[in-house]
Amino acid sequence: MTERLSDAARDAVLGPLLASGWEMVEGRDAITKTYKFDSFVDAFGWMTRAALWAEKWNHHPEWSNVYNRVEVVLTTHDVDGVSSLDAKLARKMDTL
Ligand SMILES: C[C@H](O)[C@H](O)[C@H]1CNC2=NC(N)=NC(=O)C2=N1
Repeated sequence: MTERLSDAARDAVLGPLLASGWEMVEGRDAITKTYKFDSFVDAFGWMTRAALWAEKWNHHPEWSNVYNRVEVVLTTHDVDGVSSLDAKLARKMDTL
């Protein structure tokens, strides 16, 4: 069962992400990052790879793409907040 990250877990789980370009979204329990690529094809290729992981893990981003930028928001709708699944997908996105 997925749960919202506890206060105790947040430092350990979110700390490294917040140090690598992820930010908390103002006014909701979610994390966000904007990726910038060299081209639309690079951006969309990255989205395609990320989408396959999201589908594999049944955990899906809120995101939008304009040309070479992809704005990502991760939160867990089932628990109305950030869970370990968001951190897992964020870490994967950073490696793709
Ligand atoms: C029914 C389905 O398994 C759920 O709605 C899944 C799908 N993908 C999801 N993605 C995200 N980000 N949060 C969820 O709570 C979620 N739930």
